[in-house]
Amino acid sequence: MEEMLKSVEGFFSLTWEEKMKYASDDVMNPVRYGTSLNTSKLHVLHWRDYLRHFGHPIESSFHLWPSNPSNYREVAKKYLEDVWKLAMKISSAIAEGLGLEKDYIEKSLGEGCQIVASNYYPPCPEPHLTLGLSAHSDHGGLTILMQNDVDGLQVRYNDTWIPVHHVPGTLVVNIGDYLEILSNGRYKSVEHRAVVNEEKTRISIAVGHGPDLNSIIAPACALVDEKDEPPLYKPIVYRDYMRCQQSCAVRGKEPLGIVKTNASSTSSLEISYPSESASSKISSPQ
Ligand SMILES: O=C(O)CCC(=O)C(=O)O
Ligand SMILES: [Fe+2]
Repeated sequence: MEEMLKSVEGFFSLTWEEKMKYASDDVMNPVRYGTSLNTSKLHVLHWRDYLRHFGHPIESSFHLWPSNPSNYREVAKKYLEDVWKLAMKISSAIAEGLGLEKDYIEKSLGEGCQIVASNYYPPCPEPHLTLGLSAHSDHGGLTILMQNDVDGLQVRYNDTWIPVHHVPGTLVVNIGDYLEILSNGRYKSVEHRAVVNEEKTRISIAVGHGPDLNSIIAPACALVDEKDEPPLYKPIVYRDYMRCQQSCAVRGKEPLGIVKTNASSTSSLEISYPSESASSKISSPQ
């Protein structure tokens, strides 16, 4: 964990030019550096830099990961492999708790899609005027979050933001939208945000775990009963959901509204998204 944090810190300490080699406006790019700290763009900005890239399956993007710091690829590979295993362990306990086969969630992921988002929040002279990252839920199943020893994560409980104080040596596990959909609402994705402070740089490394991008995500058949437990979410291609969620200016849990059925509360949000995934396959093992 320490090595991963150090290596990520090393990446953010690189020159602007070096980091900008990984910049991209395409939210689906396999590696993507972004900054709100030195940019001319006129949209809502966060007080953070970030580096996002795909993890598992590692072979498909490993060669595109940052080559600087020189140990980044090896350290990140080991960390992401370990985190994937941990996510599968927790998923199997969740599956059992839902009354499904232990390996139901793991199987539902197919080859799976792991995404790491490393966030760098420098000290902010006026922290009450901005946010490090505004309210959202994650699109995947489980997000496993590591952070340095600076607080900043908050989760929403009813209408209150509750700080999640960092406990050294621990990871935070958040539920994302994919698990809310798969469990037909028995699990709720957690709405969260990050605040910044005046004194210390905060680093967080969030690793999300979802299904293949071309999978169709939907409630597990065993958890749906047309009469008593109607499906609360419509099927959608995971890639389309992710793209829509990532591009959505409206934050919070609004993106989930696009897949809610009439059986669940409706949302005012309307987003049109292109379906690019003609050859999709159902992600739920039947
Ligand atoms: O910095 C944090 O604690 C939260 C990061 C996060 O929510 C994300 O990257 O999705
Ligand atoms: Fe998040």
